[in-house]
Amino acid sequence: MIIKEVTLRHVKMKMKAPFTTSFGTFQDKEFLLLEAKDDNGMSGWGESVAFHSPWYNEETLKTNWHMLEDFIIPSLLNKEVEQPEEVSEILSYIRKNNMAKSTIEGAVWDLFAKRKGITLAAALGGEKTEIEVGISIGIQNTIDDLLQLVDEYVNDGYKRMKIKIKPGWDVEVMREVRKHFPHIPLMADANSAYRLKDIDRLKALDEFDLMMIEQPLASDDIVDHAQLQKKISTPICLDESIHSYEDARKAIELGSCKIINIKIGRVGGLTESKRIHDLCQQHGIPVWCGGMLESGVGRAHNIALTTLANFVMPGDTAGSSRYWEQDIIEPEVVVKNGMITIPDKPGIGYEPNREIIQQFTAYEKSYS
Ligand SMILES: O=C(O)CCC(=O)C1=CC=C[C@@H](O)[C@@H]1C(=O)O
Ligand SMILES: [Mg+2]
Repeated sequence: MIIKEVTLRHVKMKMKAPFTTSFGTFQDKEFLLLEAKDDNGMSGWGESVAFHSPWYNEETLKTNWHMLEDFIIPSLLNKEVEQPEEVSEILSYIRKNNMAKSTIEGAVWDLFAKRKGITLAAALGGEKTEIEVGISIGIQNTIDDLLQLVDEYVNDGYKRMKIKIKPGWDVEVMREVRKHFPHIPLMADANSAYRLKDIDRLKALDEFDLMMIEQPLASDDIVDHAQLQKKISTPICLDESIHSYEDARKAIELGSCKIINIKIGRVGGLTESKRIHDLCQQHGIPVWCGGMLESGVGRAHNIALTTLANFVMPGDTAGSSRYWEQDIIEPEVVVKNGMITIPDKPGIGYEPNREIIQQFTAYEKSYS
């Protein structure tokens, strides 16, 4: 397979509702969409999950554009690539910049599967024909607003509720949610809003039988998380702390977590995601697929990855209509009773809608 042309698009989409985490709130989503065309004119698609500002990690939309334009695309254009796994190797000379690397690696995986006439799920070795999905609920203005949203999503059939927490919006909030919804699968995501000194607050969450608490401490830590896990019964799930297979190996060895949230962009692509999945499977560590408020292209990659056997917990892969007035793929991602049926078309299985993409594209550039 040879990539003859790459088109990078800076896409702007308006979210249906603002999304607030312990870092802040955002309403609009700007992201990079990458289309890689092969020598037959067939296209593979990838999406960068880097945000406009470096609050989630050190990457941004602009750093991604720079890395893709000046290093990553030139490393892959007109180069024979037999297997998509080779992309990580070819790009291994570049330090970090995982989201930038993942953007084109995902497109190569999509192109590879399309050329073989198989689904991306099959290319990755996934066997599920449908996946369970959960939903992530941002920090709300009032507890009543939150309870209303939880009620709505429980009625939609979502298999797990993820509630964002931070100091001052945590114990009391989870107590109210548990009081109104005593049996729903419930978890908290702290996005590194706590420190070891907050141990008492975090221990108080043990009362609510949570599935996990996601990333309570610093985004580059696995040592304090190991200390914390010894002191609380709620399983710790790591998100921001896990950037690679090696990070996962060390976190498992130290006992820093009992669950890992795999995000394709955060770890540098689908190949690394598979490696982490396999490592966790060997160590009895369940994984699930996190979300980064992706459009339908990135969402399609998440869905395909989640078909792997050790993705045993519902991920943050809600339907298109949860985020967008109009998504950029056809058909849109639809959730029925908390389940998504895996598309059986080759590659990502959803067709990017060029007309809509053009409407939402603020700027584009092609490289050949
Ligand atoms: O895409 C979704 O629906 C989940 C979004 C979500 O929960 C997050 C996106 C990005 C950073 C965080 O705030 C949070 C997460 O940590 O998973
Ligand atoms: Mg998280």
